[in-house]
Order: sequence, then C-alpha cells, then structure tokens
Amino acid sequence: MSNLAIETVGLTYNFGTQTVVKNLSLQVPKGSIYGFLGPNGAGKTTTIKILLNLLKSPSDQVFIFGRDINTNRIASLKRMGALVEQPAIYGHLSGKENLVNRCLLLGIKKNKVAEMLSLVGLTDAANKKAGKYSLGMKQRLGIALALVSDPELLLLDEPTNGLDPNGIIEIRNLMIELATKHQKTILVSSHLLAEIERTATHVGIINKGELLFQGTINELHDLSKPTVKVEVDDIEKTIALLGPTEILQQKGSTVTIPFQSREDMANLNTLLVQNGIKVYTIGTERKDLENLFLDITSKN
Ligand SMILES: Nc1ncnc2c1ncn2[C@@H]1O[C@H](COP(=O)(O)OP(=O)(O)OP(=O)(O)O)[C@@H](O)[C@H]1O
Repeated sequence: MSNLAIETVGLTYNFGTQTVVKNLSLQVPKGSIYGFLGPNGAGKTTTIKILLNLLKSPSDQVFIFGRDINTNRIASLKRMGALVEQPAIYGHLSGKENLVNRCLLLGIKKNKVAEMLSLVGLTDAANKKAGKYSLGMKQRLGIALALVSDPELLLLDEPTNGLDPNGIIEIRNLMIELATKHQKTILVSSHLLAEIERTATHVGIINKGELLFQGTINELHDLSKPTVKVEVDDIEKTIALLGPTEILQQKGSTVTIPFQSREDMANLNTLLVQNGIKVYTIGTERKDLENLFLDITSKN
C-alpha cells in the first residue's frame, strides 16, 4: 500500500510551445500538510489542475492514494476537495445557502451544513449574504464548500492570497485543525514561504515548472544551518589545512564550512595564523528560510 496521497511521475505540461510543468515528480505523504511553493508563474496552479484532472497531458502519470487518476477518475475525484483560484460562491446567497446548494448538487445530507459552518468559523455569519463576506470569510466558505463531501485530500491554491494577517492566521489554524483533528491530507500552494513555514510538514519548491526541492520542513531547515565563512590570502593552503572538513563553498579567496561551535571557529583561526596564513575575515553566516527559498528558486 502506498503511503502517498499524491504521487506524480515525470509530469510535463505545455501551453502551446511553452513548457510550464517539467518532469515533475511530487510525493505528498498521507496526513501531511504539503506546502507547494514557487514564485508567480512557476506552474503551481497548472499542476493543481492536472492533479484534479481538469488539465490533461499525454505524459500524465498521477496517482491519488496509489491509484492512477486516469483509470480511476471518479473514485479519485471523490476523495479530493479543492479550492482553486477564486471560490465558486453565489454572492446573492448566504453562506448557509451556498452550502445547502452544494449538498443538494452532490446528493449529500443537509445536516453537514451546520458542521461545516462551525468548522470554518462562519456559524455567526451563516445567514449573511456571501457577497458581503470579507475576503478571508469567502476563502473559508470556499474551504467549507470543498469539505462538504468529506474528502480525505484537500488541494488549496494560494488560499491566503490577498488576506490580511488575521485572515492568514485563521486559514493557517484551520489547516492545522483539518490535518490534526480530521486527518486530512492538505496540499497548499503559496508564493511566500513565510506563510506556510509554520503550517507545513513537507515542502515542494517549484520554479519554471521544475521541482527544485522536496522534503520535510526539517530537511529544508537543515539547508539553512549556520556556516563559517573565512577570507584568507592563501586559499589552497587553507583548504589543505582544513583536511577532512566539509567544504560547502569555495569562491575566490573565501571558503565556507559548516559551523560547529565558537570554540572550533577560534581554533581554526589559530591554526591558520600559526601556519602563516593571513585571515582577513572570519565569521558565521545563517540564511533565513526566505533567503534560502530565493536562493533555491533563482538557481534554475
Ligand atoms: N490558459 C493558459 N494559457 C496559456 N498559458 C498559461 C495558461 N495558464 C497559465 N499559463 C502560463 O503557465 C505558466 C504557469 O502558470 P501557473 O498559473 O500554473 O503558475 P502559478 O505558479 O500558479 O502562478 P501564480 O502564483 O501567479 O498563480 C505561466 O507562465 C502562465 O502564464
């Protein structure tokens, strides 16, 4: 049995002559909150539409809970709920009526409506016209609409786009509640790492249609561990003296190695000076995740 809610194998998609998704192999573990990150135009929405079978390409290899979506379309779609681009809301109907309408369409009992309103924190606004909702309330209603069929997998395309800090926190808390209390797997796209950093358990970073990083949030954090950067007059001799120490980067007369401790850094300084090397600068550096994200996405 696959432990993955979503798996794509070498997914490629073209709009005319433009390849917008390139050889994409996503692995979204069951129960995860998977942050699907990338700058504007990276191919996130296109990928989500392929996952929902709204777009198809000849090279499609999409597995939902281990089963090929092309041969199990209806069964796969039943297990998914989605909020892509703007939520499909009738502004002249109340939040409650929008949900009742969706239940009728899907042949689901209407008693789910109160539960959904409560889950997304819209009970008090249930009878207000949805057209008068704030952006954040509309997004939450959109999520409630995606949840009425009780899907195991939720695909949310930039659900916090345009929201104020409070709206962002509300969506973040809702995602955490859905994953932890209701055992949903959530794929959530964003162009801002900071927005999903505290929510996601796993991250996939995409740029120009290519997957540049995929792993747990801790693995991403590991990439931003502190380093020591040394600038010297004799780089070759310095590297020889460093012996088996891992060299993370060598650029001109500077070398970057992993930071162990302040003691180690002082010892390195002494070692270099005792061997006649001029140490122009020595210091620690640490990339915050946002800079790391920019670094990763500017590489391709
Ligand atoms: N219907 C379309 N026809 C032609 N090109 C398209 C179409 N939809 C998207 N594209 C192009 O495909 C590329 C990927 O777009 P996509 O919307 O998937 O990116 P995204 O990562 O979701 O970006 P954003 O954060 O801006 O929504 C872009 O260059 C976009 O211009």
